Amino acid sequence: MTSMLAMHRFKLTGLLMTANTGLLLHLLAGEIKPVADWDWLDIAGEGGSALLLLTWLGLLLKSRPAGYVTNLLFMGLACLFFSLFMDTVDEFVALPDAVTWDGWLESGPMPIGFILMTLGIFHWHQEQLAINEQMRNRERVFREHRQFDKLTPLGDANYLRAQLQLTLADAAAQQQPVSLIMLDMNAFSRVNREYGYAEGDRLLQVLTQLMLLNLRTHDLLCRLAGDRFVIILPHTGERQAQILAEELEQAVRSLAYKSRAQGERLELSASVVALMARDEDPATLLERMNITMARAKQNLTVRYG
Ligand SMILES: Nc1nc2c(ncn2[C@@H]2O[C@H](COP(=O)(O)OP(=O)(O)OP(=O)(O)O)[C@@H](O)[C@H]2O)c(=O)[nH]1
Repeated sequence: MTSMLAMHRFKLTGLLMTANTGLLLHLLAGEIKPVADWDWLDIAGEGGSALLLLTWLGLLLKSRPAGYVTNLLFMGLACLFFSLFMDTVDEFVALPDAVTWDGWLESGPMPIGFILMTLGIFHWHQEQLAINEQMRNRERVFREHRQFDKLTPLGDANYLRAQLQLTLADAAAQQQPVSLIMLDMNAFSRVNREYGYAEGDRLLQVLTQLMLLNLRTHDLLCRLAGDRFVIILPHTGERQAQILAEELEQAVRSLAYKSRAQGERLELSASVVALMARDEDPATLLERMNITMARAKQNLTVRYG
C-alpha cells in the first residue's frame, strides 16, 4: 500500500489539491446550507458515486503497472470523481446566484473524464491483445517442452509425429521428397544388464551426440522410444537417405565407447533403415518404417543367431 502511494504520489497529490481547491472556492464564495435544506438523496447518490470512483482509482493503481494506459485511466477517473465531488459539495454549500463557475466545475470535467476513460480502455484493450499473443507463445513453448525427452534431450514420439505431419505437408506443397531414417541399437538391453542402467543412459546420450554430428542442419533427430531413434530428412530422396543411414551405422560401429566403471570398450552396432515417404500419413509411414526395421532385425538374428 505504501509503495503504491509512493509510486503514484504526484498524481494523488494533484487530485487531492484540485479537490481541495474546489471545496475551498465553494466555501469562500458561499455559505454552508442549514441541515434542513440538505437533500439526503442527492448527497447519498452523488457522494456515494464519488466514493465509489475513489475506490476504482485505488483498485486501478493497485492492479496496474505505472505507465501511459494507467495514466489515461487515472486522469479519466479523476475527472469523473472531481465532477461528482463538486456536485456533492454543492449540496452542502449555497452559492450566490451571481456565481456561474460552479456549473463548469460540476459539468466540465465529466465529458473530459469519459473521453480519457474511453482512450484508456482502448489502449488497455490493445495492450491486452499483445499480452494474449505473448501468453499464447509461452504456452506453445511450454507445450513443446513437454514433448522433449529429458535424457537426450530430443523430441519424443509425439513431437516426431507432429513434425512429420508438418514436413509431409510442406513436402507435398513444394513437391519435394522427404525420407526417414530409423536407427535401433542392437542388443542394447545387454548394456543395461551388464553395465547398469546409468551406463545405458550415458550411452544413449553419447549416441545422440554422435548422430547429431553426422546429420545436416535441417535434419531432425527424435527419440521414438528406448534405443530407437528416427530422423526426418526433408528434401531428401531415398538414395541420399540410404547413404546417410550407412554413414550412421558405420559411425556407431566405429564408436570407441568406454564404460565408465572399468573403461573397457563396448562393441556397439545399430540396425539402420531408410525409407522415402510416399503419399501417406505420418502413422502409416512410421508403421512401414517399424515393419522394415523388424525385417532388418530378423535378418540380423538369422545371420548371427
Ligand atoms: N538405460 C536406459 N535403457 C532404456 C531406456 N529406455 C529403454 N531402455 C532399455 O532399452 C532396452 C530395449 O530393449 P530391446 O528393444 O529388446 O532392444 P535390444 O536389447 O537392443 O534388442 P534388439 O533391438 O532386438 O537388438 C530395454 O532393456 C529397455 O529397458 C532408457 O531411457 N535408459
